[in-house]
Amino acid sequence: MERTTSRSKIVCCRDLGPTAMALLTEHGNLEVVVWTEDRRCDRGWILENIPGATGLVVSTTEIVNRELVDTAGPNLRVVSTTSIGYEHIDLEVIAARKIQVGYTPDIPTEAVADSAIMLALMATRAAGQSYSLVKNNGWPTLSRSPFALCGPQLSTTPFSPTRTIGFLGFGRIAHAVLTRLAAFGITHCIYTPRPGAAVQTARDAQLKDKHNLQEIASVDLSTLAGRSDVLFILTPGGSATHHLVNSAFLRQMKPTSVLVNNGRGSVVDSIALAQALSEGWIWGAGLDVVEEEGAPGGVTSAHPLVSEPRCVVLPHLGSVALETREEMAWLTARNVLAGVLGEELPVALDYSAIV
Ligand SMILES: O=CC(=O)O
Repeated sequence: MERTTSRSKIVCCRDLGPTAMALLTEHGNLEVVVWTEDRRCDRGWILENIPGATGLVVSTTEIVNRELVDTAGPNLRVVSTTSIGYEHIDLEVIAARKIQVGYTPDIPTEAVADSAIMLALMATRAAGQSYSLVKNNGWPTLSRSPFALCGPQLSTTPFSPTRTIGFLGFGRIAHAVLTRLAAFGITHCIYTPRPGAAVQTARDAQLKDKHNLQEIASVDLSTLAGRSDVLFILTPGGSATHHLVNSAFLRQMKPTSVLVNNGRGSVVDSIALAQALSEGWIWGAGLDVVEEEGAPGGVTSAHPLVSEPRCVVLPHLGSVALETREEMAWLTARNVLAGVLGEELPVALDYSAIV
């Protein structure tokens, strides 16, 4: 039977939770179709439900490309992603159809910064190895050597009074990480800016003052690799950053250094990092993202980084904190609703500057 309803349809590839979903379901004049299973949304399900939709809610695991937009048809006005990143959306296709994109760029800042500090501490202090040891009844067998399970210390000490922190990507989240690191007595901050970004002398002078740093400097990639005690990767993915951290980069790092990736997995060559860890080019790594995470089958215990004792791998949980996720869900719902109603989105991606 043909559909006779004139209600706009919103397809949600994520259940945004009771509060945010109520904004859509209680509107009264919308058909809301939701993927309710607690696993990644099935591509076949999206393609089956998207025809005729006006709004689409996705997260970073749903690829929004020509196939999907064409299958949706001419009604599609807005894609609302519950994420900071938008690499999963083909912006050229979206721009050609004048579809609006809503996203949640600012909300996860603090949660991701918390997670970066957690990973830095876990990786420096061998938390992954120690936790496995206890879980596997190894505590009684632990050597009481003063150096058993010892790792480099994040905070400065009177005998080791300097620490250099590197940032690959120096945006909002990096600044929030730096704020937290001030409490560890960090003394030097180096970073590589986005290609083409102007050096921000006044901002850097302010940060230096605020965090009591001896140095803050924009540097090239080799210097970043060679000087960082802890290197935080907080840059978007895509072709501009693909495998910036490769064998050549890792070989320049210090054997006591630690790498933390809360940006995108594609920035780091996994095979090169596994080799760097197993051969001791660097001390350890804390990863919230891995380049293979989107691959069929995902990342398993056989992955060379998961099996590396000095590597802590988490399944992309940077923004997974209750308060943050609720706020992201709320904004995602407001964005899709506004788009469907033909109103200005609360937080729209200005893709005119990108495509
Ligand atoms: O990676 C997470 C996001 O883009 O929000």
